[in-house]
Amino acid sequence: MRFDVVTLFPAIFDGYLTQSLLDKAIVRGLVEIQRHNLRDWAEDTPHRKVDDRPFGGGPGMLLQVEPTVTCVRDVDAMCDVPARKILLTPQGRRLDQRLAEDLATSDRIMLMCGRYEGFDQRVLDILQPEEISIGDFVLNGGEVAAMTIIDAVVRLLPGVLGDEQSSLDDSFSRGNRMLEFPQYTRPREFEGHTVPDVLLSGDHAAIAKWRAEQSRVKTIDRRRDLLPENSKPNHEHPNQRS
Ligand SMILES: Nc1ccc2ncsc2c1
Repeated sequence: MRFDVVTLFPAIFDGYLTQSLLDKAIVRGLVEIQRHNLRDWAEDTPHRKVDDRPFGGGPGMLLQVEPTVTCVRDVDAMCDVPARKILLTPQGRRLDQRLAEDLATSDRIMLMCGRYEGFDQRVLDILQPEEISIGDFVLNGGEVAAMTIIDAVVRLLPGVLGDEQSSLDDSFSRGNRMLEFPQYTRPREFEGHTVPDVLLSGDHAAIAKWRAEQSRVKTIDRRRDLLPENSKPNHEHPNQRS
């Protein structure tokens, strides 16, 4: 899979791209990540300006339509495989595991990271990107969201996780919608805190039963919305591909 990230701050990704799982996946050719600085498409040199004040007034600045559309079209044309265009925005469809699994089926994804007050609306009208949000809070830009998507998707790609790290048992994988049971490792006792006896029993059936019960209790306590009887369909965002 190839990711193309359009951003004003490509350096933000430096440390992230060298973290072990992603670095190994890149070295093994399982994933490719290319960064593109939107300022390289600025008309106004030497200031490399790509933002301007909103018509009609209001706070902040908007990313202008011309450099953004030109950049996206040029980046798309850099590779024969057309990119699935995704614009990171708080107004987007909420990212969840189901959407991550769908994204992992794509051969190429372009992640458009906004800054300031976002993009001129004509960027969305012309390019028709899918819009994805990672949650209801205030961020300074889309780069953190882009890393979140890359992280959630890359680990789903065949060959990235070894068997021992299988993502199949994760709390939210493959439709599994229960919170993780408590986990313990050595030492058996620390400051008077011990490991539940059942985990030391070697009785795999009893361990599985205990873990299932712990997951159920924790999910009821913290995330009732995840329980099958409470789950609502994650309605797709109007411009979300089916
Ligand atoms: N502020 C904010 C919140 C969520 C989100 N998701 C993608 S970009 C973004 C920005």
